[in-house]
Amino acid sequence: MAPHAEIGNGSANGDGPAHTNGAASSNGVTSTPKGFVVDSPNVEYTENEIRSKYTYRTTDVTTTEDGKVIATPRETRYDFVVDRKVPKLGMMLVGWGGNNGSTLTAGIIANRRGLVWETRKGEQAANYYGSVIMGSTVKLGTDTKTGDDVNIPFHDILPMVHPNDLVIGGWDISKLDLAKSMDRAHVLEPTLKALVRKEMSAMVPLPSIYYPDFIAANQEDRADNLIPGDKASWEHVEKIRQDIRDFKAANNLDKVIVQWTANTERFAELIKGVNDTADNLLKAIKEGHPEVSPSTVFAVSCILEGVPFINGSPQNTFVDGAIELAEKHNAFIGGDDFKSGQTKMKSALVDFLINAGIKLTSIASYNHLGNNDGKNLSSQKQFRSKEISKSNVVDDMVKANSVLYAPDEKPDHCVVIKYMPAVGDDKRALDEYYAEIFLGGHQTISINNICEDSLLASPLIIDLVIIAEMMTRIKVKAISSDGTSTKGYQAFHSVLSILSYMLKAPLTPPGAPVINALAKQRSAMLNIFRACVGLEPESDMTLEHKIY
Ligand SMILES: NC(=O)c1ccc[n+]([C@@H]2O[C@H](COP(=O)([O-])OP(=O)(O)OC[C@H]3O[C@@H](n4cnc5c(N)ncnc54)[C@H](O)[C@@H]3O)[C@@H](O)[C@H]2O)c1
Ligand SMILES: O=P([O-])([O-])O[C@@H]1[C@@H](O)[C@H](O)[C@@H](O)[C@H](O)[C@@H]1O
Repeated sequence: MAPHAEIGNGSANGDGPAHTNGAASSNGVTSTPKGFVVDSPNVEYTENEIRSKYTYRTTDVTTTEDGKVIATPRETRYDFVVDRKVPKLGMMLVGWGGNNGSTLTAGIIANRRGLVWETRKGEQAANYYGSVIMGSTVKLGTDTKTGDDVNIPFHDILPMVHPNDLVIGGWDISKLDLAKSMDRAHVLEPTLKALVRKEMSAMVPLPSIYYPDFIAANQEDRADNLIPGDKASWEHVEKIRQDIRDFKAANNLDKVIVQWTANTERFAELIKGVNDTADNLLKAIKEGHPEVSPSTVFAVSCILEGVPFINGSPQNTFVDGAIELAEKHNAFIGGDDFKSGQTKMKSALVDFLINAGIKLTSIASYNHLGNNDGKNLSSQKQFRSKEISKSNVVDDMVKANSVLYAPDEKPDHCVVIKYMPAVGDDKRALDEYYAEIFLGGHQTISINNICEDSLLASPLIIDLVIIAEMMTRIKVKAISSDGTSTKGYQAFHSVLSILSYMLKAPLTPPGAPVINALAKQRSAMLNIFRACVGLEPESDMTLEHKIY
């Protein structure tokens, strides 16, 4: 597989792209390096870094005692530095043998080798559709000659890892190799499976920890690949950390990122003295407290190993003690619960309705699915975790509109999930959105959304891992009005809320607001990356086309 194009060290004088992401094209030959140079006195390119001076413009709002609302523009200076060296990156999946893990692995192999396979509808080539990083574009600016928007692949905004280069490994409580896991998942075409079977049959998940009380009892029959012990222990932490070190060494990796795509667990009870602080959590693990979940043990292991950990499921992996531990160790964590189909649509549709001044009064969200995820969710405690993550996604949009909604007023919202084995991974999402419109009218929107769940979720895992890795190469320094910096360069906060676009229940730094509106999430991520190369947020004002 061709390596990436050497990262150029272009400069403002245009001697070539400043940073390239010459992706290894499907035939393995690195394509002509793509990329752009920012020509600005606030941006400097060196061999190893992109350095930018950025002015962050916000508006402070105050209310006087007599109720006058005052808006005051505020400018904050930040210096960003981006490490341009794209690392050799390992992605370790917890639940590697599941539908998402096996589907994702096959998809990356197919893309890396540029595979084309026969389907009933003709030839199908590998692609990364559904990945916001690999499948979407962003506006860079305006062509000075034509006045047209110039759009570039999202992946090109910063020197990111290419998914074709990911080295994949992971754990599963099931011992099936990845080829057999792929068969068990019933997601991919037999013709594609045949092309990747040999490579995938050589991939075998590492044994994992299994605490039966946290997932549905119906999962027991696949639990045949276990690290001994049915509750938290320090040996489990040490084993997981050693697994990560061994994987990194065996593959000569620069970095590893761990992503939870294992079963949804029940919520862990938040207990003072057990999981409320970092020290108590570490103590609880050492004492084998039964309320510490496998996902929290994985999170703690990764934090201590300095490896970003992302939770793709809805359970409360990041108990307060885990968040505090991540902050103490300056380790990155992110979550929760991939936002793949029904909820992604909901977060876009609710944003549109409410911002159009239409008063959404009821959301009925029903779905059924027949994969193992659905089987696990057929157990009430595990469903409850998912119900919570699927229900809270409209809160920020409702709360932001005091014209339509009184304080604490919300639309009716129900979430139903049923396990129907016959439909397999092809989840059915049936939604009804009911809203009040002008003069007592109503609008009813009914949606029948058939989501191939694992084919929608797998690209999100790529986005989560690539963006989390990118964040490990970005440092920022706040500059005071007198030009000094009290803290110097530092990483973003341990809780990577920048990942929210891919997640149903975005984890944010303690006290920070949760944003679920899909468009806001995407623009936040994009504009942070634009700031890293000294570019203003894209305002879409296009004054150049309105003022002549
Ligand atoms: N569209 C989607 O597929 C989607 C969207 C959002 C969230 N999710 C979540 O992603 C997760 C995976 O979804 P899936 O469809 O791949 O499910 P799956 O049941 O096919 O795969 C989960 C895998 O995790 C393994 N596992 C369970 N406990 C484990 C442990 N302690 N350690 C290691 N492995 C363990 C299981 O053996 C199984 O192979 C689920 O929690 C699901 O709710 C999926
Ligand atoms: O499509 P979406 O709303 O993102 O969420 C999905 C649910 O509809 C489905 O019931 C569940 O099994 C999946 O794990 C996923 O969470």
